[in-house]
Amino acid sequence: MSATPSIAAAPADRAGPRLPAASADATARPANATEADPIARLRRVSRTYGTGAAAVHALRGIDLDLPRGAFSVIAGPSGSGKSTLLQIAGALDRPDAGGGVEIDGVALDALDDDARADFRARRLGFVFQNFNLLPVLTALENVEYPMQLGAGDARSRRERARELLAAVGLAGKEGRRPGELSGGQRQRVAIARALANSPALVLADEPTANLDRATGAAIIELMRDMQRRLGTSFVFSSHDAQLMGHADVLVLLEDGRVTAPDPRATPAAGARA
Ligand SMILES: Nc1ncnc2c1ncn2[C@@H]1O[C@H](COP(=O)(O)OP(=O)(O)OP(=O)(O)O)[C@@H](O)[C@H]1O
Repeated sequence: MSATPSIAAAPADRAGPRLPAASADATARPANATEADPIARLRRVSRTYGTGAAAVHALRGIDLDLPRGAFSVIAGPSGSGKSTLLQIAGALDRPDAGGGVEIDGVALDALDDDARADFRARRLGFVFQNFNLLPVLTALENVEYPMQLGAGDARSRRERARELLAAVGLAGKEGRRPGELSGGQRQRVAIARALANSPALVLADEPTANLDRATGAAIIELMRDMQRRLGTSFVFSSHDAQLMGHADVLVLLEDGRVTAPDPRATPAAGARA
């Protein structure tokens, strides 16, 4: 991945999403998808809440490619459509008719509800602003939990959960429940959990919104570090300028549309080291 930030608006490709190649597992990367393909490809994605006079056009025909292995930030003012976009990219919501989303080459609209749930669980990692940890489980158990779907045995799952907790700076705190951890520590557990199944893409919706500035900065550094170490593709929504400074790719949203190019992507603004 180039260190130079770039706006991620896709070329005006009107061909629509490609169909995935036949695969035994509908949620696996199709055989014809390559490492060079974007991790996320959105075409003509609109989302309208409500109808008639009450209709809210949260997204208005988004065409977007997010590169593989990048730290991408979706930025924009409140109400610009950031969460809606992440929900659609995360198979938690569907675009209006006519729009399509591919994640790691898998066309989400081709999946039924069960397959979408399977895709979310196996191929995606989520970090939420409210952490969404299971309060009765320890930090270790929270990280182990999503791995139950995988092939590994209980011992290897436990070992991986320990390694992930150590990697996010929580060695020695494996036995604590979320209520016994600070907000920043909870978000570290959530990051470890999001990475547990080696996802194709981690989606984080305002991951620092409930943290003080210093803790938020540390969490961003951690996510950036994990993204670099693991090469996992990350995408965040944020209106936090601190996060934008870390972006490989910055997508600016306004009123449901991708707006003018990121000024840092132009040579005049100077490439970021
Ligand atoms: N379930 C819903 N029903 C109706 N309108 C909705 C719903 N969810 C979002 N909206 C509206 O869609 C628009 C985009 O909302 P969205 O939450 O995607 O924006 P956002 O950029 O993430 O905002 P914020 O930064 O405040 O979280 C807003 O006008 C919002 O009020």
